[in-house]
Amino acid sequence: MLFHVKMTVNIPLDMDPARAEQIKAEEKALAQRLQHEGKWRHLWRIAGQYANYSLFDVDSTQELHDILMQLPLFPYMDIEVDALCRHASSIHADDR
Ligand SMILES: O=C(O)CC1=CCC(=O)O1
Repeated sequence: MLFHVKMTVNIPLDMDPARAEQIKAEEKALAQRLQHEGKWRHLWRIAGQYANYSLFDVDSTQELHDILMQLPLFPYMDIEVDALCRHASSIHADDR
């Protein structure tokens, strides 16, 4: 199952900078692990925003929920999710 996810990061301005860097490093490590595993298929910065567009390829809505909830930045992000399905005009046979 494919999901398009927008994550907008809102780290509190008064957070200790070292703590913020630690959380971002943990987020990066998990994001890269999930990309290697094929769960986090695409990760794009939205130009001019502290936000990203991501594409997740997971087995269930529950799995997506569990992944998003475990992100170190989860408490500091607004997250929008759109479920995707195959478009009849797509030429990409591997879309699912
Ligand atoms: O910087 C972001 O957009 C939030 C984020 C998601 C994965 C990551 O490494 O940072």
